[in-house]
Amino acid sequence: MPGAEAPPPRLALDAVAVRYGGAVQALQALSLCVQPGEVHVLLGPNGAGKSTALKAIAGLLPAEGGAISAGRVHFDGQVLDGQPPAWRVRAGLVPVLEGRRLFPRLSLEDNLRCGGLGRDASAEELAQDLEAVYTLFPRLRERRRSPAGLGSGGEQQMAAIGRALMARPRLLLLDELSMGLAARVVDEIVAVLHHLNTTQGLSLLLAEQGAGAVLRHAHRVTVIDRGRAERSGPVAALGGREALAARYFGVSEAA
Ligand SMILES: Nc1ncnc2c1ncn2[C@@H]1O[C@H](COP(=O)(O)OP(=O)(O)OP(=O)(O)O)[C@@H](O)[C@H]1O
Repeated sequence: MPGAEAPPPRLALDAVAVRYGGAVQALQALSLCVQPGEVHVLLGPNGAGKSTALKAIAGLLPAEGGAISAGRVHFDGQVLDGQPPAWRVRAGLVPVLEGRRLFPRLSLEDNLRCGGLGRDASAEELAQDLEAVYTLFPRLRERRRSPAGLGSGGEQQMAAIGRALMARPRLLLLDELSMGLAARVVDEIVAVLHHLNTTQGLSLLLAEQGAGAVLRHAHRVTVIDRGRAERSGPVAALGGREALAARYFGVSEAA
């Protein structure tokens, strides 16, 4: 339509710099965009700043002794300026952090329910969403009454993602989803994320260091090195999935 404005990106980082404790400069003028419905992967070596970028987006830096010292984060056209993590989750910006961070003594189902606590949703809506999580991850249904801490690594990662889905995300942030998991389990989780992306338009921003499988359905990649975006663009423009997997993961398993 002539004159119609393009919708804002789902997420935009505009020259974001982050410091920890005033001394460690973890990010320097990092800019990147995630469009609605996009799967965007952050690659880069250990300590490059990938987790820091996700924490800056989720509002989790203060808990780690870090802070944004320059630049801005925009989500769906709004500037995120000191809003607490729970506010961001309610806006649809939901993190699944490294380590999964479940409540180990609560049942898997109670952990999933925690994800819906901040929503203004009826009991029926929450029950439907819980059912949808069990349909995506059938083994969570089987284990729903067990303490989350007793689940396998794969079950815990599925529960962490399921809990995030209970918050009805518009953008899911996933840090090192493959950590400690067998390739088969990573494949299963990647397939579920792909399904959510293609059927619901869920946007995904994944930081990954271990598994080429996350590149399988990626649209764009940003390579971070020493806190800066070294390269950013569509997967094809950066050499394609196979070449990226071989270069950053030492494998050719993205296809
Ligand atoms: N809480 C913290 N306090 C001080 N420095 C930190 C903290 N967290 C991260 N850093 C430093 O910030 C830099 C970026 O770390 P970050 O964890 O974001 O990298 P990464 O790319 O996610 O790597 P990894 O996958 O190893 O976590 C590193 O120099 C790291 O040592």
